[in-house]
Amino acid sequence: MWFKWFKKAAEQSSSADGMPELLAKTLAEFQSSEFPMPLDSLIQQASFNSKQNSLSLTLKFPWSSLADELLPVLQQVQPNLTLELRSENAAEPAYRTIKQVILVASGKGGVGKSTTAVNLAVALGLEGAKTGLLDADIYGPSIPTMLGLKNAKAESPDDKHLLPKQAAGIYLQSIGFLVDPEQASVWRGPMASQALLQLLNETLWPDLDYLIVDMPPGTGDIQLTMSQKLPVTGALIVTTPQDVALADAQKAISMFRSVNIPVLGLVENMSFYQCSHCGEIDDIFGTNGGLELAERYQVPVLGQLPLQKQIRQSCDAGTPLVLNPAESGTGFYRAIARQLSFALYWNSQHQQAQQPDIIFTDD
Ligand SMILES: Nc1ncnc2c1ncn2[C@@H]1O[C@H](COP(=O)(O)OP(=O)(O)OP(=O)(O)O)[C@@H](O)[C@H]1O
Repeated sequence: MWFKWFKKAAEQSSSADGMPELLAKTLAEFQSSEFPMPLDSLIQQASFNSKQNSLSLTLKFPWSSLADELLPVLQQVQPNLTLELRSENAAEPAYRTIKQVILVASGKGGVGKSTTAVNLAVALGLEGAKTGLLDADIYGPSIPTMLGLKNAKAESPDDKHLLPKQAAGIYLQSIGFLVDPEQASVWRGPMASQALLQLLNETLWPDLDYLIVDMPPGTGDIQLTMSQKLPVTGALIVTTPQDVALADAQKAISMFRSVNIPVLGLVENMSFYQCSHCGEIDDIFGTNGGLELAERYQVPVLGQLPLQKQIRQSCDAGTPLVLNPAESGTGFYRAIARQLSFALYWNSQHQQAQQPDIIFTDD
């Protein structure tokens, strides 16, 4: 059998003849430029409707932009074919309705952790994942502003639970909806981690593939306690390439490893600046520091992001850059989102992370 789901696809097809053989063969032989494995191994289910000339694929992780690459190839052998892509996250829920919880952390402040977290969460949504974002940055909850909800307040349907807000295709909860940021920034470790747990616990999250948690910067007690108390699937480290940021990113990797949280990857933000007039590239914060750190610690680099005025402007305006497909930076975030989804899928298949026990208490 030259590919495993062909028979299944033929059986499930609404046509008596099943999927046309040439189409099935083309699909089976397709290899995306993005992942080093045949597409075949990333398909959960395939079905072809001959009356509608439509193909429906269920992928093992959210990857709706695959259509841009795949459909033109399939249409060469099956003219006018339409393609529907879905995904199924097979991971066991990390917490109630949430399949996987991902911490976005940085050792150093101001490296673009929140900007990366918000664009990444929205990009995951655009790739077809049901995504939530929990803003746990008690020192400066900036995500409400970045999603156009600056003055919004928490809402409760019953005085016990909280409703998540919805913006840019994702669900959002922030410590900034509940308390004055200046008040929260003086919280000590136990108070901060208790407040975060409550926020996670009391929010009426819908079924989610991913919950992205924007952590406060640093690697002190607060971050350690939060990481240990949350039902974490893995962590993503954001750094800039200069030495001071890398030293702190290194501490963050060590901190997560000390509590058995898998580091899924590293994102190097502000890696380069490209002049919008002459196109020349300048490495303002140094070159490839993140890549070297990642190699030393055997952590995958999920992407390098440019220092770009539009990234800052769009976040200040409450509409993350990734929502605008015309912007050149969008592709970087979408690619990182796919790499992250793939890493999560791969880890869930190949690793049983040692999770800390999560205990919720009322005190
Ligand atoms: N790639 C980028 N290009 C241009 N500006 C950026 C980029 N990434 C982040 N910024 C800008 O840098 C500033 C700091 O970013 P951000 O708030 O995301 O950092 P942070 O690491 O979350 O900070 P904090 O330590 O306060 O949590 C913001 O004004 C943001 O718009």
